[in-house]
Amino acid sequence: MTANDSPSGRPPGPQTTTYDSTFLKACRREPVPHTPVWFMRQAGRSLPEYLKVREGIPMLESCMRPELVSEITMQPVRRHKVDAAIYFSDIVVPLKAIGVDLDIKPGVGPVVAEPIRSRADLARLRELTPEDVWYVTEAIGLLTGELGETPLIGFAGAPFTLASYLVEGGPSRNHEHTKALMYGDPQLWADLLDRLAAITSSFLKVQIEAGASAVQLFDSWVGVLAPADYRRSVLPASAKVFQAVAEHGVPRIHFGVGTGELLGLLGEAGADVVGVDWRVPLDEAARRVGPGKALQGNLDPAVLFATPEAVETKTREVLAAAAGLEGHVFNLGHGVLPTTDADALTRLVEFVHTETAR
Ligand SMILES: Cc1c2[nH]c(c1CCC(=O)O)Cc1[nH]c(c(CCC(=O)O)c1C)Cc1[nH]c(c(CCC(=O)O)c1C)Cc1[nH]c(c(C)c1CCC(=O)O)C2
Repeated sequence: MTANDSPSGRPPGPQTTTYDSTFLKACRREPVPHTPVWFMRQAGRSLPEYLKVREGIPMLESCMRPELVSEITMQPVRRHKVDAAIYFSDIVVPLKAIGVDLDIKPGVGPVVAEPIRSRADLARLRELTPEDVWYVTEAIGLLTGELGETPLIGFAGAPFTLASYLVEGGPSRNHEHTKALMYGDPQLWADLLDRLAAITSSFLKVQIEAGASAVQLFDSWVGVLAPADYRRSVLPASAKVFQAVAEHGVPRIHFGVGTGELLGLLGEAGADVVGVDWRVPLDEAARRVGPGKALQGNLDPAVLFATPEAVETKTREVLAAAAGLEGHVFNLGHGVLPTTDADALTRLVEFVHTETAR
């Protein structure tokens, strides 16, 4: 039985609760009336209404204002009619909240004032309490009221990707300091990842307890690792995060870029849904991940710069590769690119909904 077959033959009817939403059903590999769609980075610079409300407010400050967070999270839901909202924040927000001196520089990304490279530096990573991120609880409270039946996805950065920013001091192409620590001082590396796993687990729990109905762990840069190194040096910490939130029973999504060789391990770490970038077709990704997990993805975000006809052709290819999956959540293979035409995104949501209506 796949998500494409309806066991009861019940015609698609109006949704009644968040639990019954197409997004959560697809995550649970249950039959859905159409394939649900959301986009990583759906809130942000591709939307004129985002640029307007963000005017003059630095990125990190905007993440700490509950009403602004709620408004920005709602914008893509209103405009594109996506099937899920993703909480507006950034992966470095919990690090900032425990006192790490960092900033998000426009056009660059997170920059850390003093990189973490020694055992003494570890002391700067204390545990996160719900009070540290009171604005998250407050913003999600506002959001669950506004969203109605549309589910909210909470998220956090995975230990490896957070470590990469902390150890390098900012974005990195080669991750040389991160790998130097991982290969050169395995015990310090393991302790660093364990601390980050604890912070990430607490941050996800805050979001779930406030009302998030799914969570995504972003291990964006983990594709730079070979499978054996991932299994030995990263998987145990990410597995702790998935285990820590297991009791809440919400779907757990695991995503990274360039992870074709790691897809099986990303599932093994404890995810219910594995996010796939555009480099591996979804049918092949399903073989690599194995049974019992849904997949999310995987249109190349750059395709949205092509003609509407080309977008439809490439989208049909993604949907054809997904036809036999146990559960499919349509998404891009990575985040929406900042200069993407917002109308192209709205059309894409509608196209996927119509093409997959059953
Ligand atoms: C690696 C990573 C970061 N942040 C994030 C990741 C993992 C996702 C991925 O792989 O893309 C996660 C993130 N960051 C942001 C979201 C919002 C929710 C969403 O709509 O998906 C999410 C899920 C907002 C943001 N985070 C950031 C912006 C842009 C800041 C702005 O609008 O001024 C937004 C909307 C800043 C940021 N923060 C980070 C980068 C690389 C950048 C871009 C720097 C730039 O090009 O200016 C670190």
